[in-house]
Amino acid sequence: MTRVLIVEDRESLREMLRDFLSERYYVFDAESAEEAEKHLLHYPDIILCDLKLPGISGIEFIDIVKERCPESEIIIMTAFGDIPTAVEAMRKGAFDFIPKPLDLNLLAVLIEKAEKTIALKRKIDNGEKKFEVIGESPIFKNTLSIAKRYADEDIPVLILGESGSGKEIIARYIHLNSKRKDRMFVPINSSAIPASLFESEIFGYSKGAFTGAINSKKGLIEVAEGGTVFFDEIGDLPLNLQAKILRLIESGEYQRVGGERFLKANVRFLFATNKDIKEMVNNGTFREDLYHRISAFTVKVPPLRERPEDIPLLLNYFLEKSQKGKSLKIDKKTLETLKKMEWRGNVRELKNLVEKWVIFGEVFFDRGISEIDDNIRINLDPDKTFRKYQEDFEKKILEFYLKKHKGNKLAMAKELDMNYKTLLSKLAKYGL
Ligand SMILES: Nc1ncnc2c1ncn2[C@@H]1O[C@H](COP(=O)(O)OP(=O)(O)OP(=O)(O)O)[C@@H](O)[C@H]1O
Repeated sequence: MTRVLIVEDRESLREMLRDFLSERYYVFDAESAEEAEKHLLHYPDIILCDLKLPGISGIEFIDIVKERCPESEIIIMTAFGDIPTAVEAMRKGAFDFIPKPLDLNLLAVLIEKAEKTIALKRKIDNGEKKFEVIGESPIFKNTLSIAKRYADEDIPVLILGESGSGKEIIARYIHLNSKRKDRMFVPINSSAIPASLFESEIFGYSKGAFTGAINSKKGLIEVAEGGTVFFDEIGDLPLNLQAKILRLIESGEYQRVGGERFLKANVRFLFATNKDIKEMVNNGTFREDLYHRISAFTVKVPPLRERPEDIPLLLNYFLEKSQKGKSLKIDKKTLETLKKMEWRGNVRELKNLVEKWVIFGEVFFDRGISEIDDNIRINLDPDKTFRKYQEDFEKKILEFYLKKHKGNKLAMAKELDMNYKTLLSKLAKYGL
């Protein structure tokens, strides 16, 4: 049963909410953020929190929740017109906000939406736990055997390969074959964290380190304690941050932002890049000392075009994972074409292609129009971009429905559950 925590200082409103929600949810409540903090031990799924509270405010409480119960979703209740603060709450990670006086129908909808989001996140988490590395080609097997050899030693490893070739998969494989396998694997996308936040994200900060640091916060290095930290896209890290990472790997010591004590990291470091960082050293955009420190042991992940034998295996694997029992036949000719493609986006491109295939299939199944299967075929072409595939598909679908409804665009829009104006502009785009 979904657990909902209500944080509201007005008793009458708190009681009304409790009555309203108790029918469907396991509800507990608190009249202040201080009191609510104690309830965090029970890991509420959804927190319905007033913005203006005595003592710790709703905004400050979001930070506490994000640190202690990062899986919970927070819906903020705000006085009518206080949109800027509500926006700030969203920026801090609140799920949504609802103005007061409360519209209970809207509240029910928001809670359902939050429930769905939580369910989806858990499904993804669980899905990730079922870890499989697919590939039987000699060249890929060789990559795996090198990775396995390095896994046992607690050494930094640099994983090289084109975008989407499976560098993160190899990093997880190393972690899962190492003695740290029962501890966390923490991937850090070096280019996705803004430089200004990088230090506090990686090393954490202590209370009062800067305005807004009302509590101390663990950095990702501390979160990964005992496990493996994987710095992805290390080639995108700015020079000043490269110096900090070098110090961290060399001494294992670091300080939280605003902290006095030195902390000792007990983690294994893995790195990956799709850039030629040796060349970056030559042109001065990557530190030479860091390069030498991380590149003594490297694993190269071959691009997909160099191992076409793996394509059918990967195709079956992704199909099985995503099509939920619906069959999608791939004829020999199509398979041969797939094997000859360049796959600049590597395994990720193949995975995306399969997902789109299945999704389009599902649209047809949902509408119960099996005849459409015979009308729409994918013509695979090595030179076609993914966008072009999508456009071809769209055009074919529109042609089919246009014919079916004998040109009646209103009826067509209705059946496709599509905005009429969007339909008109799409028809014009494809000259239909
Ligand atoms: N051998 C494999 N077996 C199963 N799935 C794979 C394999 N290789 C890659 N994938 C899947 O393909 C996608 C891309 O892989 P991954 O993220 O590891 O690539 P990457 O090289 O780290 O990409 P980027 O350079 O963009 O960081 C992921 O969804 C991953 O699960």
